[in-house]
Amino acid sequence: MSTKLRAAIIGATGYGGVELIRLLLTHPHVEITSVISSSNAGAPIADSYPHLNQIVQDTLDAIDVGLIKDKADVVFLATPHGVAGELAPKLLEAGLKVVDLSGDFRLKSGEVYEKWYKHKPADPAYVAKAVYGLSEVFGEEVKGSELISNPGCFPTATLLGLMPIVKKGWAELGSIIVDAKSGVSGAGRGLGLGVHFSEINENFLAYKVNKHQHTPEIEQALSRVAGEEVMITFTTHLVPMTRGILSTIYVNLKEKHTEDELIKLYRHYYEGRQFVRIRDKGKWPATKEVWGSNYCDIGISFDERTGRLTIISVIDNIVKGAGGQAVQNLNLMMGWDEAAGLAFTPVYP
Ligand SMILES: NC(=O)C1=CN([C@@H]2O[C@H](COP(=O)(O)OP(=O)(O)OC[C@H]3O[C@@H](n4cnc5c(N)ncnc54)[C@H](OP(=O)(O)O)[C@@H]3O)[C@@H](O)[C@H]2O)C=CC1
Ligand SMILES: CC(=O)N[C@@H](CCC(=O)OP(=O)(O)O)C(=O)O
Repeated sequence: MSTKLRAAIIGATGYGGVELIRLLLTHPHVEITSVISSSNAGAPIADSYPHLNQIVQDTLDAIDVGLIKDKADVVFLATPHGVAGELAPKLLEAGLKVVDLSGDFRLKSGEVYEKWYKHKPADPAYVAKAVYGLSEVFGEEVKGSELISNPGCFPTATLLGLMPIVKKGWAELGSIIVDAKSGVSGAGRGLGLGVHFSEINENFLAYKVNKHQHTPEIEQALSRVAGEEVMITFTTHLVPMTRGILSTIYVNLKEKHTEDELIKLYRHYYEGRQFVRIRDKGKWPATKEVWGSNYCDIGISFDERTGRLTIISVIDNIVKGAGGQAVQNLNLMMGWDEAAGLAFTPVYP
């Protein structure tokens, strides 16, 4: 009998789900035992994704908590907002571990969740149990937990870029401005005018200005680390590419620091954390340099004229921003090497 941890993926036909399949297929300690669909149960997964033909033979299972309990030990929820809030408590009560990729357990206030997500909040008892899985920052809390709330893609890039300077107390907290750009896969596989080729190709646009659901998530994590309430200005843009997020962050510093000093601070903060790489002085990361990988690459520059720090942080939204960080969190949860199943080089060119 296999001694591997048995994993089920709900939402397996979506982009987050299919990335989890890719990553878990080569994970040394995990076996995929159920791929689940709410609308296509009984059909082969290869009908949705022909590239999985002869790799994943299973037909899709239905969402049936009793069946999932028999087949799996851990469940990944790669479903739209509002689904995990209802489903995760039932899975936990059945004795399963849960890693949720949606926003349902990220915000500790139900009122704030309802305001930004326009969905009914999950049961507060379960929200309280959920650990916010920004692996490099809250990884200690992830160890041994039962319910992981995986961060959003923009928050992952942005928070990893901001944490060292905020934790050190060098940032003017009221001055943070985040200008973030995402590839179109961030919107998921669903169809719509907003992701139509002729609308997106050769176009560049801002969206959800001052209304993006990741604003309170970023503020909540920064406030925890700063020990006081932090508010940010956050603007998202859509770029005509498939994968990748680049977050440009501006923050005023309380005092002047040399770039050598700042780079040393950043490298010290992420010491021993192999998925965050800080660039040398004057070097900026590009999305292609993390494409298909679990890395977050960060470059920083301090402008002595304005006293402002510019931080450039890049990730692959579906890997470090979703499935990759979810697997990293599973590794931490289980006490395995955090890089198990994730130690691969970005695809280039
Ligand atoms: N794409 C990205 O870069 C990121 C996504 N996320 C989050 O991960 C989650 C999944 O996103 P993504 O994969 O992009 O989205 P997709 O739209 O690509 O996939 C979501 C899947 O959820 C399933 N689904 C739809 N409705 C329901 C329902 N009522 N109950 C159960 N399952 C349902 C669908 O599959 P089926 O019909 O077969 O059940 C669908 O394939 C979302 O919450 C998203 O916000 C987080 C970070 C990054
Ligand atoms: C390009 C694009 O549309 N991106 C999505 C990000 C979705 C995501 O990854 O985050 P959640 O899990 O919080 O939805 C957006 O801006 O809403």
